[in-house]
Amino acid sequence: MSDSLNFAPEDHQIAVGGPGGGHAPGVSVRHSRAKGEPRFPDGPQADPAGSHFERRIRSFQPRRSRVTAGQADALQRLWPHWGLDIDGQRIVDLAELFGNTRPVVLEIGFGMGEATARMAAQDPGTNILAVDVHTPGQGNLLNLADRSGLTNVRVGNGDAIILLREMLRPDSLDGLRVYFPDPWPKKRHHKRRLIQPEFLTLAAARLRPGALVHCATDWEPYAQQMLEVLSAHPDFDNTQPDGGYAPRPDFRPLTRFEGQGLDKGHVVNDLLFRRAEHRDQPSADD
Ligand SMILES: C[S@@+](CC[C@H](N)C(=O)[O-])C[C@H]1O[C@@H](n2cnc3c(N)ncnc32)[C@H](O)[C@@H]1O
Repeated sequence: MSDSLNFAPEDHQIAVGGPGGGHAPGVSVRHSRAKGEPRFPDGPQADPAGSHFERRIRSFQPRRSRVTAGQADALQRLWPHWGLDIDGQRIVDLAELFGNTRPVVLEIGFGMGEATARMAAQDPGTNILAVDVHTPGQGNLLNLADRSGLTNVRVGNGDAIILLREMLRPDSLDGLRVYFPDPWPKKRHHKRRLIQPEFLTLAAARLRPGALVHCATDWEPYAQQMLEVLSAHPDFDNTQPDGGYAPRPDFRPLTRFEGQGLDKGHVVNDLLFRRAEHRDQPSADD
């Protein structure tokens, strides 16, 4: 894998050399790094896949990423304020992270972040902790948030499983959004799908009773799997009286990945479940 940054053709001006380390406007520069030099000195840490943390099957494929100059600039400039590296090493105080005690919704896999930015703008009273491993998307979302003056978005870099398991407190989330997770259509890859019973048990432990879990997919066999595992899980109740899929709620914009699925004639299904009020806690006699 190349160690140098790649820039999209439309970018002619970059500022990736750290604070004050920009280049002359109008000049296209390939930034090469010495071995071990971080890609963005003030930006997200390398290895968001979390392989430093443990070896296990992951729900995403680490990708070689092309970062535009605009995204690189946003990562350098805004990451120290709005970024969260998922290193599994500490508990995150969400009130401190957002600077207020408003409800926090976790979005796993925001892609390029357009839908996230729109939801944040539509609902300023809700904080969105948006997590992905995809560096260009992190830069893009930071840029969108900055340009729109959004104060209720924070961007997590890394595996959401590690965030949920190691870094969030019980009952700390008011909602969970998983829009168009990687469908992993091949049978031998089904084990990589995010929405599985073990994942739901972990998520349930971090969600407040009554919190909304919202999933959407354009891959019908995955939608069926989601419906099965959510319906069977004791900690979640379907909001739909018929026990089926939900109409797309007004607050969810069309996403980039969804648009691609619709172009291929795919059917989109939304699922809306609530974290059950009861807890399956061991009794004092156990
Ligand atoms: C198919 S894309 C969908 C992106 C976006 N939600 C959309 O609809 O356009 C799925 C995204 O989920 C991310 N992802 C998958 N598993 C993840 C995990 N465990 N933690 C963080 N991000 C994850 C991938 O990197 C990818 O960007």
